[in-house]
Amino acid sequence: MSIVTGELSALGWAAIGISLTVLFVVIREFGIAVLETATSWFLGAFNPGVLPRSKPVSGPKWRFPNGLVIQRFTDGRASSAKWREYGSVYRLWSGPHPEIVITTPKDFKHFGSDANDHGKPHNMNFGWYVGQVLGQCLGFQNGQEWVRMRKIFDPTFTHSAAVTRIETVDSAARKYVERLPRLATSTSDKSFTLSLGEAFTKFPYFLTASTIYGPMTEAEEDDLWRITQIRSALSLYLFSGGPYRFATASWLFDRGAVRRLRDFERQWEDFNARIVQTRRARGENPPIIGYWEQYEGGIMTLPELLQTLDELLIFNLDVITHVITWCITLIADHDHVKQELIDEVATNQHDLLQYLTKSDTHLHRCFAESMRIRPFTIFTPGEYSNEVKNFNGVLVKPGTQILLDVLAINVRNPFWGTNSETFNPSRLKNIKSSDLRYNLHSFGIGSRKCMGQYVASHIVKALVLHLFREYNVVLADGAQAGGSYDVDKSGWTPKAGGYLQLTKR
Ligand code: HEM
Repeated sequence: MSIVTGELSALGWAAIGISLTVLFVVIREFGIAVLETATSWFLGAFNPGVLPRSKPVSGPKWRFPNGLVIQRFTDGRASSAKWREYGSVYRLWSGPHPEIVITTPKDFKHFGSDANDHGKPHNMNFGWYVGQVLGQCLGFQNGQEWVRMRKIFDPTFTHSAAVTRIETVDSAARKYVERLPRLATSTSDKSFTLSLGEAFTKFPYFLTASTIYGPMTEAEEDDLWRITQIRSALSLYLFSGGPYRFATASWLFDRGAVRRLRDFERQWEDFNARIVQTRRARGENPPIIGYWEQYEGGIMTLPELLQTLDELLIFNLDVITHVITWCITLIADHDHVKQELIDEVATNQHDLLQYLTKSDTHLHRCFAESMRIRPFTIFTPGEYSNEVKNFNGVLVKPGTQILLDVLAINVRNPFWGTNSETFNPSRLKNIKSSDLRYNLHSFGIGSRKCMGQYVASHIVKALVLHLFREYNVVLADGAQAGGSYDVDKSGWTPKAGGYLQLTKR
């Protein structure tokens, strides 16, 4: 069968028709709960994901139509608390695939012992539609394919490459902050109000884009933003699963979703080809030129290139915006933390560039502490080991996806003491980095660690530095008691929502 021509044999159509009729009758007669229980029983009957001699592993019931993907992504915080009842190691489902969750530093350390050899399951267990969007990007590759691609993209994002660009990042942040009043949602005497989501999304995006494309014109930025909106609208199909897990079912149930995907692919290719053409015409050599040459030289395919550019820019937009909005919100809401930052910036104003690159500063601790208590996903995207992993008698089969409950490690972990939910950057002052390795998860572990960590941390820190240096920043509507802040769930990460009030210093 071809998804393009829609050819399907009569037998194929009959099989699909019968399956759908049976599904419809079962759901109508007995309700969705019966289907969920039957599927859970069927999938769990052979204790999948673990060896036959393993201690049995339990977990929440499979949910229609997708296992527990929605619960772990969009409702991760509540799910992490609820699923503690299944013990320190339990099983989730991504469609028909078992995924094992670990929650203790001891199991994290054991899992991490071969982290340089970890792999990613096919399409990260999300099925066909995700595979079409990101299946060939760097972060989804394994083995020699991954080594080949990481070698191509890595040089742009190393620590030394990021340090070389620090002046550009600093001056972009300074200019952006100076021009913030134009984004005001309301203005009074000496202060103005900003929407967190609206004010801090485009800045990290265009700065990351210029790392790849070189300086961009306003028209190029507008064009990139327009295509990004088309791609972001596809997120709906990435995580909702169901028919989108299968090529035929997507085509049968929602041809529009497939058409929109193909339309995005065309526009994304055209945009990148245009950028290459203009840079070449001007004799410029930003990283995109090197990537494009690898494609033209047959070292990398066009889908590998375009999907990795999507991963670096579009897919990561929600991640970096998440980190920025929480870092700003938490500093703004803690007066003593804010004052310490302002004092530290004043002490370092003779060499702000050097200050931005350091990791033994209060600024850096604010960044790390905000990621500790507000991680961008409560459950890691996951990876697998090629060895049997023994988590206290639960023997996980090689190749089974293993997830980390980040809140269990970063917050509920006894290592962080009784006030572990409080935002207190100074707590990181006297902890050795070797002690943090399995008690804090932020950029991942081993060879699959975040490739953009240095670029991202400079962008976040430069923006925070100039924002708090230039303005007195407070939460416009005030935090509720117990730190329950507005959460913006419009993207795939739970970003801080609400408004800030800024008064020029
Ligand atoms: C502060 C913001 C960011 C955070 C907290 C973050 C975090 C992470 C984490 C935890 C992983 C591992 C995911 C896994 O376990 O599968 C990862 C992978 C990755 N990140 Fe980031 N990331 C950030 C920003 C970025 C940016 C801006 C880029 C691109 C410029 C980027 C590029 C990547 C890539 C390519 C990978 C896959 C690496 C591989 O598999 O070899 N990240 N990131």
